[in-house]
Amino acid sequence: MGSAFDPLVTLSDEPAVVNSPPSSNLTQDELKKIAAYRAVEYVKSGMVVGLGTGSTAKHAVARISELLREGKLKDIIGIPTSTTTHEQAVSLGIPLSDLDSHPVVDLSIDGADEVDPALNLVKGRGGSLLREKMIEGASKKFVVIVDESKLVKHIGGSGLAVPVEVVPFCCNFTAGKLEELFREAGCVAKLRRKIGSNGGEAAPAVTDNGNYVVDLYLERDIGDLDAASEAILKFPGVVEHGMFLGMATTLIVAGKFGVTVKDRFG
Ligand SMILES: O=C[C@H](O)[C@H](O)[C@H](O)COP(=O)(O)O
Repeated sequence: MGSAFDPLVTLSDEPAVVNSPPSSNLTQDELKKIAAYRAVEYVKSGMVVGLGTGSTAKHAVARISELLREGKLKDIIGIPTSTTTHEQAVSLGIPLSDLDSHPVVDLSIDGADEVDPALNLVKGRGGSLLREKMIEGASKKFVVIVDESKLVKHIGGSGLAVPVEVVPFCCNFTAGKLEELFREAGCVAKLRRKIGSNGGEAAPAVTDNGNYVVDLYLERDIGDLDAASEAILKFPGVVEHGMFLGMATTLIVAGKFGVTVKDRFG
């Protein structure tokens, strides 16, 4: 567990705080699975559940389907946060809906790329952020699941990308504006491109919503996160950014010293 976090925290509701036995021999994927399984303990029959995206969240989706098959969960409605998760959930037989039909989500479970001690997140390095933010923002409870490598003191200052979803129209213009905005933090803005092209310049990566992603690489942290968020969203070409501020209600971290649960309101 990173030093920025308290080793033991208090939860405001079920399940009880647990510090599991050390798990130093586990792989990163096994740690992700442990965090995901712990989060699924919050899912109760009859709930509308936001299904997250990525290599951690996919374990939670698989676990929910397993419990449905075993009859330990009933009447779950899943709201997938990406086309990839939609496909996984369909293949596993989880009943699905969307925010139009279910505007209030009881609980969402999702991974993150970075988490700070106040439970602010960076998300979207895997290409999903807009649907995640819509669905997780509509959730009464949002449980974030990570292995300990995702813990940082300040989000956006790790030298890794803060993704911003932008409209394709004049995306280089928008990228330039974003770079200028965070010049003092040593920002370099790069249009994300598809991996695996055969020579030449790869085509831009396209999100589920038909947009592009500009990744902001920051040498130094950007200071006031709310001010940064507001400034990014002011550009007309910006659709949304990957900083999820004040949204997570609970964090579950699996690491070599066990599992820690931290509640933002605890
Ligand atoms: O774009 C992807 C999503 O925001 C993911 O939730 C995030 O990147 C974490 O993914 P993973 O669990 O694979 O590290």
